Amino acid sequence: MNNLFPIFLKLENLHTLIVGGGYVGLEKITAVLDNSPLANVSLVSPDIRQEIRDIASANSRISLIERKFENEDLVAKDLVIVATNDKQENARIANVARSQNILTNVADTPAICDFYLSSVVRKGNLKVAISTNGMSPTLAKRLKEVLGDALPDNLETAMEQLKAVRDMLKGDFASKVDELNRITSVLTDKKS
Ligand SMILES: C[C@@]1(CC(=O)O)c2cc3[nH]c(cc4nc(cc5[nH]c(cc(n2)[C@H]1CCC(=O)O)[C@@](C)(CC(=O)O)[C@@H]5CCC(=O)O)C(CC(=O)O)=C4CCC(=O)O)c(CCC(=O)O)c3CC(=O)O
Ligand SMILES: NC(=O)C1=CN([C@@H]2O[C@H](COP(=O)(O)OP(=O)(O)OC[C@H]3O[C@@H](n4cnc5c(N)ncnc54)[C@H](O)[C@@H]3O)[C@@H](O)[C@H]2O)C=CC1
Repeated sequence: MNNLFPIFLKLENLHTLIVGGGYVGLEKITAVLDNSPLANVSLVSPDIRQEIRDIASANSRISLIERKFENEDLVAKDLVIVATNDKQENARIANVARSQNILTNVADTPAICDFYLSSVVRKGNLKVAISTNGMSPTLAKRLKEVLGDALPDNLETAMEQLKAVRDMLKGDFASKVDELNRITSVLTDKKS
């Protein structure tokens, strides 16, 4: 049973802190920016991989802090992703963040995460997020590839046309819902 509640965050309206500038720090900042290129991100770490430096030098919304984590790094942060190679320090940082009601992801300890990153299928405006409840991130990655291949490329056109219809429809909420359900019923009607 997967009890996670999926939401889609506007990271450009939030400030994310990443702790740790190694491989996993790089993976996480890449995941953040691939999805939300305008995200505001601070990354704190005594050693920072060159790939992260390159990302930061091309993006004024990314700031790098070259030292170990300090509590003051949490000031005005909304989300924290903790990814140092020190499991105990990761748990300690997560505790401090939680005591300040900041949502926290701890890369090496799913049990103390408030949220997980997901595997993401993207087709234009369509985005499908996949979670295996932490059971197998690799399966999530593979399913992303399967779904990405299975979804037709012309979905973007369909979405644009449906948005145009949606903007055009007059009447009360219920009649708009009826009309949009009628137009899209072809997508789910069983073929006889
Ligand atoms: C719980 C979670 C917390 C979180 O990180 O948010 C978590 C935890 C852990 N991951 C570990 C390992 C790997 N993670 C990946 C990849 C991804 N991991 C992602 C998410 C999540 N990983 C969250 C659950 C998501 C869900 O619910 O399904 C993805 C989907 C999203 C992203 O990270 O952006 C991204 C795929 C993106 C894509 O390409 O689509 C690979 C494969 C690879 O890189 O090819 C490996 C190596 C193979 C393996 O071990 O499976 C380890 C062990 C570390 C160790 O052993 O040292 C832990 C810790 C543990 O499980 O204890
Ligand atoms: N969730 C996921 O997708 C995955 C999680 N992991 C876990 O993530 C952890 C990190 O792995 P890697 O990035 O490969 O390690 P790494 O050794 O490449 O990087 C660790 C980074 O943390 C920094 N660091 C250490 N102490 C710090 C502190 N007090 N404050 C700030 N930064 C600090 C180091 O300077 C270094 O840059 C490991 O524990 C690993 O088990 C590993 C693979 C995937």
